This record gives sequence, C-alpha cells and structure tokens, in this order.
Amino acid sequence: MVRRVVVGAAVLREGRLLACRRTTPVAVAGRWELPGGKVEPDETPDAALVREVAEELGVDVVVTGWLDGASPIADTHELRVATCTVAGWTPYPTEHDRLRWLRADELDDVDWLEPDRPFLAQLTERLR
Ligand SMILES: Nc1nc2c([nH]c(=O)n2[C@H]2C[C@H](O)[C@@H](COP(=O)(O)OP(=O)(O)OP(=O)(O)O)O2)c(=O)[nH]1
Repeated sequence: MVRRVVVGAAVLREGRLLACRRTTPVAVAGRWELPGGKVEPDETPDAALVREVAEELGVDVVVTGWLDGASPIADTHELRVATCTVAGWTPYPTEHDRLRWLRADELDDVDWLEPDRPFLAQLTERLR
C-alpha cells in the first residue's frame, strides 16, 4: 500500500525552530507538531507545504531543503519534513492554540507527536 504524504515545515529563524500546539482532534490536542498537512493528489510536496503554512499561520514560507527520512503515521500516511525560511513576520495561527520558537537545547521541552521525533536530531544540527 502506498502511504499518503503529510508534509511538515521546519521553519528556522534566528537559530530557532517554530513549534505549534494542536487543538484537534481530541486525541492529539495539546501535542506539538510542525505546521503542515496532507499533500493533495495534484500537488507537489513543496506546493503543499507553502499552501498549508499559509492557511494555518498566514505567512509564506520558502522551502530550503528536505530532511532525510520519513516517519510512518498510523498505517496510512507518512511524515516528511522540509526546512523553510520566512521573511520577518507575525504568525497568525488559525488552527493552533500556542506557538513556540525553540532553541536547539529546548527541542525536547515540548510533547511532540511521535512521527516528528525522529527528525529532531537533524533539526538540532541545523540550529547549532
Ligand atoms: N501537520 C502535521 N501533521 C502531523 C505532524 N506529525 C504528525 O504525526 N502529523 C499527523 C497528524 C494528522 O494525523 C496528519 C495531518 O493531518 P492535518 O490535519 O494536519 O492535515 P490536513 O490539514 O491536510 O487535514 P485534513 O483537513 O485534510 O484532514 O499527520 C506534523 O508535524 N504536522
């Protein structure tokens, strides 16, 4: 079975990574993730990432590269993560109830969704 791709944006700015706290569904409310979502059938992963972050945070990101690997999400999807930059901005979250800009030494301070955790080592390297 081919897994559908979920893309996550590792937005890096001034030595920090943007982490977002989910509000839905109830099972994962309060857990932390990267902004993003499911790639539509007619979309590239890059385009999906730009679209999802604009929908969720009201800002345009520039994709700078994809991290290695993919994490399974349940039996049906997989998470891939790209590093992104933004120009100076004020995020306006529409789907998350809290945002944090984490330094490398703070990445373990929030309760990430499991599929995100394998990417944290690569992100620590990018932040140092
Ligand atoms: N956006 C996002 N989703 C993640 C991450 N890690 C992780 O396991 N997921 C899971 C949660 C959801 O089961 C799925 C993505 O769902 P979503 O609700 O964000 O995607 P979407 O906006 O395209 O949703 P939909 O309305 O099409 O259902 O991937 C992450 O870092 N970012």
